[in-house]
Amino acid sequence: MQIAEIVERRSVSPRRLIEPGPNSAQLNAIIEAACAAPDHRRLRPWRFVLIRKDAREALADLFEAAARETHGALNSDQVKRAREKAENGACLIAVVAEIRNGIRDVPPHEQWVSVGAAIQNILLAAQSFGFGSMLVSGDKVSTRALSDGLGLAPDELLLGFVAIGTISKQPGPAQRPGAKEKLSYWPKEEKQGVK
Ligand SMILES: Cc1cc2nc3c(=O)[nH]c(=O)nc-3n(C[C@H](O)[C@H](O)[C@H](O)COP(=O)(O)O)c2cc1C
Repeated sequence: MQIAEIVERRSVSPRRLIEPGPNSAQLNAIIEAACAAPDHRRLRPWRFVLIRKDAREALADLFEAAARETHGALNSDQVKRAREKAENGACLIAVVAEIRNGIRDVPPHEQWVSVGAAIQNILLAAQSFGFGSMLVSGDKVSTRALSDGLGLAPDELLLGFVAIGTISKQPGPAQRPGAKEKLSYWPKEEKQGVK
């Protein structure tokens, strides 16, 4: 992978990630890339759940239940919007984190960094196969409806979903900070004459 591909990578809305998605060999390679994330003390604080293609209706039921749990009674438009998100993305992978307290040398924030790095590896691996992808979450991910429905253990958290598929409409270029804004030097100025 060339650095320009990393810099120019764009997230693509799951609505625009159509079939075909990754085949099973590509999917395995993508998950192996995720498992190559930096991971202090090999805690493996992440796992991934592929939503089967024939389970999208069942996922829509969970999304609807999650919306009811968060917002109470829903009108028909809200039901439609909650459910249709389950249809998007040729391939949909739930990202599950298990963040443990009290691990020597590995506070929770380090474990979250590992989860994030695993996700970035997924996005880049998907891109290397020519697919688009996007990480999405929303308030539904912290509902009981979704964590129970997807079979998470009590100490696991649903971080979100990575959608992967063939890009039906290319996004424009990204507005991103450059090195000038995000890179500084310490000490700020080189002292003249000091070696
Ligand atoms: C943890 C996490 C959750 C996110 N959830 C959403 C989401 O639910 N909806 C959304 O539009 N973008 C979400 N994003 C942002 C997109 O994944 C993406 O990073 C953003 O649109 C920037 O696009 P780019 O990757 O092309 O720079 C999330 C990002 C992170 C890190």
